[in-house]
Amino acid sequence: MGNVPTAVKHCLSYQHLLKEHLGVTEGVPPEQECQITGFPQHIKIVEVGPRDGLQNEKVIVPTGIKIELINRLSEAGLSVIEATSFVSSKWVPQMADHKEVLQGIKKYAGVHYPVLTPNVQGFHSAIAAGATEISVFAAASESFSKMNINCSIEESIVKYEEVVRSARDMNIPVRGYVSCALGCPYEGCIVPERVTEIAKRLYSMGCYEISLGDTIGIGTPGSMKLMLDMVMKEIPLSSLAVHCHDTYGQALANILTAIQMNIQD
Ligand SMILES: CC(C)(COP(=O)([O-])OP(=O)([O-])OC[C@H]1O[C@@H](n2cnc3c(N)ncnc32)[C@H](O)[C@@H]1OP(=O)([O-])[O-])[C@@H](O)C(=O)NCCC(=O)NCCSC(=O)C[C@@](C)(O)CC(=O)[O-]
Repeated sequence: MGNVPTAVKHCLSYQHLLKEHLGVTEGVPPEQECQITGFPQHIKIVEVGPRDGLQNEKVIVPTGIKIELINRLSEAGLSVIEATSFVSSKWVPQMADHKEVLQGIKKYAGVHYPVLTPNVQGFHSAIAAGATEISVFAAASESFSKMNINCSIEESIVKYEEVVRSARDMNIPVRGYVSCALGCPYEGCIVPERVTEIAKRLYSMGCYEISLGDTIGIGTPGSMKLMLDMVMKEIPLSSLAVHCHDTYGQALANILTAIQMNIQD
């Protein structure tokens, strides 16, 4: 399990499970011991709290607090922190201070601070504010795309192609999200084929990594596995990530499933 912290290894140990949770104190013969193997050596955590965590908060968080949060996350050792989003403040008032936040944070060596951009306008504002990495966000659900960014999936792909082209000209890496990868608040079930198709479009336009989002946290280990099985046939494992919301307490189980399938982000 390589770099997996000791505490996590401990929790994953079958012996520990038997002892602590089932009250079985006698040793398990080595031949019956369940070995958990095959975990990746390294896991990258993309911390999205300052953007995804705050964007729906009704009370506007003061800019200074956001800056302090990001600085403390950097000091805690995270290597990628999604700092803010360059979206319309009419749509997401909480992110209206994107420029001040991006310019106010300490940029720690070795830490990346990507920002979300929904279109070329957002891209140019982000670059002017000093962004060195961006993310675009498409959806696998037509209704979600309309509600979130006011355009169809196809229209969003056209906009993102323009963003990625501009980014490539400036050597700015672009990460791509696929929202509703395990279900949509408006349409319910989203088939893995649809997720795969949108992921492929983002990957082939030049996104270096595709983050598959369980936007409303309705995924389960079973649906995560089905979806990943299909997407992994089309996109290299090393370019895939998952983004799991914990709405129904399933995020850790879903992330563990992804890790067992060798997803490292
Ligand atoms: C995409 C738009 C802008 C379309 O919004 P629109 O109203 O269709 O935009 P428009 O192009 O018609 O322009 C209307 C006005 O917006 C302005 N505008 C246009 N673009 C920008 C921009 N980039 N920054 C600032 N302002 C902008 C533009 O200048 C104009 O201003 P006006 O002339 O009326 O004064 C809007 O729908 C929007 O900002 N949506 C963002 C929604 C959002 O941030 N959602 C949350 C993030 S996605 C997410 O959380 C999922 C994810 C990533 O976490 C993964 C997962 O969980 O699955």
